[in-house]
Amino acid sequence: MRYFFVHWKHDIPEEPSHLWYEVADDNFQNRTIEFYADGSVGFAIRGPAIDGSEDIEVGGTGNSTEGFPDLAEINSDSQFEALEVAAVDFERRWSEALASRFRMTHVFTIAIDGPAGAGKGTLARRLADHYRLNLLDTGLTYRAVAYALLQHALPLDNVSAAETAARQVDLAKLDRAVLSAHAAGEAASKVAVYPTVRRILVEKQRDFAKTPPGAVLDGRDIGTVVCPDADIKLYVTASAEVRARRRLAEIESIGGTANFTEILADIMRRDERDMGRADSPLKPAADAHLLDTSEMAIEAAFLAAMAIIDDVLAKRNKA
Ligand SMILES: Nc1ncnc2c1ncn2[C@@H]1O[C@H](COP(=O)(O)OP(=O)(O)OP(=O)(O)O)[C@@H](O)[C@H]1O
Ligand SMILES: Nc1ccn([C@H]2C[C@H](O)[C@@H](COP(=O)(O)O)O2)c(=O)n1
Repeated sequence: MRYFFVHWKHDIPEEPSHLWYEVADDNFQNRTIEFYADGSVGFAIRGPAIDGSEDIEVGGTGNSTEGFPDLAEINSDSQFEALEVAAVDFERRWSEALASRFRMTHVFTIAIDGPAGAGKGTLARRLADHYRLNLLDTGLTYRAVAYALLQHALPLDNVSAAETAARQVDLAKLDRAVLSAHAAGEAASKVAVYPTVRRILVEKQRDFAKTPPGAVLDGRDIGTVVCPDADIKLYVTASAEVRARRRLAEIESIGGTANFTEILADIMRRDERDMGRADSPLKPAADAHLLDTSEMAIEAAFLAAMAIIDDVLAKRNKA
């Protein structure tokens, strides 16, 4: 495959201005993306790229039935500026186009679940930015409840105080810097076992997810309880040792010191509590895509998630 970008310089609103092409070895267009000045987008896939044998043409875009011209030939016309680009640049644009079309008609939800330190938050931030969606780290809501109890020196098993704190959680005011303390995470995992506390927080999380254009939510029960109808469900995991090593690196990167064995023990204890509780335990939804990042760098995990999401979006846009 080869990839090309063409800038068509004109003032015609009905025509696209930025065009991206994936050209197969037979020199015919395999995929085409067309971006318009008003922000709209169309795309085409030569069949049977996804499933079925017909071409997919969305938003008035089609693949040309003629071979792709030479760059020199395109550039000989001064209203065009064409260049060969890397596959990764095309894929990013492709992904953006699919999501943009989907968001025009649906509130788009990406649910990310997984154990502590698996990289859910890191991935959620990248995906929300890429697909232009709102972002909610639901762990912060449980942390906010735990933090309120700790601040008032209340025991973590005071369920009615935890319910009151849960009602007071304001999603717009979650302070990551304060709530990311290790003690808040450990305590959050304890208050998260109470069904009444969960119901109050889940209601707020669902309202957040429903707000257009949609959201990426990460937590423990997003795909199973909070958003069971999410468009995409990812279960992000990594071995406990890898997660502990990442946590240690994170602490050391800001000048702190910690003990690997203690971090590992913490992580395993948290896994046991989050996976073993009776209400909404951490587990992959039946229709979740598993992403084990133990051997994946952050960028690789993002690209793998993007490939999963784009495959689903291409099929949904087609339907
Ligand atoms: N694929 C990866 N490769 C290497 N490091 C990673 C990867 N993903 C995340 N990290 C790092 O691991 C640490 C934990 O990541 P992150 O906070 O995203 O995990 P999390 O699953 O959201 O954790 P928690 O549930 O406790 O909030 C961070 O320092 C992050 O930079
Ligand atoms: N959807 C969620 C999110 C979080 N929790 C609980 C369990 C976690 O151990 C704790 C802290 O989460 P983190 O910030 O580490 O992601 O909160 C939950 O039960 N459900």
